Amino acid sequence: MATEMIHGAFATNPSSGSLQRQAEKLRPTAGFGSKLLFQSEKKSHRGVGHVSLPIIAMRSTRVDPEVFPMTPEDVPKAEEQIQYLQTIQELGDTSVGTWSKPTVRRKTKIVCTIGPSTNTREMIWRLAEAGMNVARLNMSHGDHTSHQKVIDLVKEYNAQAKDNVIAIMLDTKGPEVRSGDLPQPIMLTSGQEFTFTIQRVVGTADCVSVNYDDFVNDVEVGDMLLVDGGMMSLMVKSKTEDSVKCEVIDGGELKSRRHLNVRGKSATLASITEKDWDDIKFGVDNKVDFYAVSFVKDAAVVHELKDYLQNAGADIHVIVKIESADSIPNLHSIITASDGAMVARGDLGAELPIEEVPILQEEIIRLCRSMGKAVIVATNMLESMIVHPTPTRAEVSDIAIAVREGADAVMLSGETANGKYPLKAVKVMHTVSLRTEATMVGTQTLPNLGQAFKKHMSDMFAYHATMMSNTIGTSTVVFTRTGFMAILLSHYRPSGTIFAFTNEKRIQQRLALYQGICAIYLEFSDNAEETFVKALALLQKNGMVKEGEHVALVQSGRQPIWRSQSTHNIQVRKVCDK
Ligand SMILES: Nc1ncnc2c1ncn2[C@@H]1O[C@H](COP(=O)(O)OP(=O)(O)OP(=O)(O)O)[C@@H](O)[C@H]1O
Ligand SMILES: CC(=O)C(=O)O
Repeated sequence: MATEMIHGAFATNPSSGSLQRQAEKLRPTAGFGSKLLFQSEKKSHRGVGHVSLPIIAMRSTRVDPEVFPMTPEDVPKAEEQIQYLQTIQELGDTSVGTWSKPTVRRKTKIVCTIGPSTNTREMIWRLAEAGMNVARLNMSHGDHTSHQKVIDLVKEYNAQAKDNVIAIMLDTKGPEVRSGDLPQPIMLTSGQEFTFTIQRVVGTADCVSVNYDDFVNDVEVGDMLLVDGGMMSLMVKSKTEDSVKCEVIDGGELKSRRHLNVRGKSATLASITEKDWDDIKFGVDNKVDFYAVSFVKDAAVVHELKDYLQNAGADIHVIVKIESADSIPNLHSIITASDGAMVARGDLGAELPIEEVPILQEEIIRLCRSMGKAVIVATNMLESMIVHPTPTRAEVSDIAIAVREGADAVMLSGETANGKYPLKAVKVMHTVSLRTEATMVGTQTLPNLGQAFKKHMSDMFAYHATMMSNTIGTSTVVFTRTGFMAILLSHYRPSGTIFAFTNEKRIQQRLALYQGICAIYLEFSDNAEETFVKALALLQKNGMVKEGEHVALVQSGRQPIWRSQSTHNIQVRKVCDK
């Protein structure tokens, strides 16, 4: 039965043209509906009938999630504070719980780094309401006690949230090389001589320590050192056993513990340091959802971490940060070994010429998408909003490009960690993503997507469910215990939302990273039909689908629920009041 439906959907797939033209093509006719759908159950409460809501009509109903009004520095006024506290109290009532506003939602997810500006209960709640999907903990800063507090707050938020739960990503410090402490910032001027030493000394006006003993061996005369991601640069002139003498090329203000990179080279340190293993264990104990592993250079380190996690019985996904020069020749094997990648443009643009960054960004996104892996674009996305309440036009374009290129998520770092306008930054990212996505109806599926999965019948069903839901302008509904089928569908980037029902809270949280997925926790009953009806009723009750609207319901994946292993299907159902 399902196969018949698939053929119909495929034959009428709209592939190009403006929204208006596409809407014209999709305008319902009785013939279209009955030709397309094999099983016309006009009377059934779960009836499959006419396609009545083309994509354009659904899109016009989209509503942005409400963002609390803010003063220029994100500090709420007194009356807003009272109103907000009341909201928090209501939210604290777990019998009510938070459902997102009735909306066909933003697809590109937002990762927010939590730091001094946002590590309170109030700010975590506000970030979540403004659109945060993933909370990132940067292990280069803070300690386990402060990170524990944030994890507990996110878990507290999740316990009362329904469809907008927040995933937790632990970002390892990795073998980063940093300058040492300075009593106060110093000015470096072009032409001046400056020394880096591996001796543990407090810095002076012309010398600072480096936290990495092999620094002297790794650099050579003529190398270009970049400080703070390239804010300052110095040329290596000579070296001794324990120090490197440089000439300042581009000067600036040097503060304590700044990043040091050597142009074109990666440090010879192991990708996972002792501190990282300690932090990874902390992540296992706290059941975080993702590790973002810094400075990965080859696939071996990913295998090592995955083996460790398997032995520890931890189901945590591994996102590799592509930021070191050495990782580039190994991109394919590194990404194959991982669950996803982050384009970590800060260090990437320091180890490699900066003009390579946009080219690599596009390539990494393409590679991840063709291999069915998650991909995050990070760093400097709204950098100016760390101190200004509005973004530059270039920053807005940068977000739009990442969305168009098909990133699963875009990331905020200092903007939310220690910036003055964390909520406004999230709001801007949300609005720009949503606006850009609205121009991307009928996005072409990458031609080679599917190569990685072609042995699975579920891949074919993900492809055809996407074609079908795009053709008739519906959301997709899927039931998943492991997240596999929801993630597979996400990689095909259907135009409508993927409502992924899962009976595993952990999976619901993990799915928060993936493009287009709205994951909802639901206890599955033994009876498939009973569960489907419950799921559709829940969507309708919460304004996520309307009465009379159709949804494409997919039953496929690696581990069958209700169906037999060999039977996969796609159905189109009409949402009806009983
Ligand atoms: N958990 C934390 N505790 C304290 N400060 C933090 C924390 N997380 C981030 N920050 C602050 O926010 C800034 C921006 O966060 P980000 O994650 O971009 O750090 P980073 O990539 O290490 O960059 P930087 O080179 O500025 O340290 C950090 O430099 C740090 O000052
Ligand atoms: C995110 C990060 O680590 C970078 O951009 O370098």
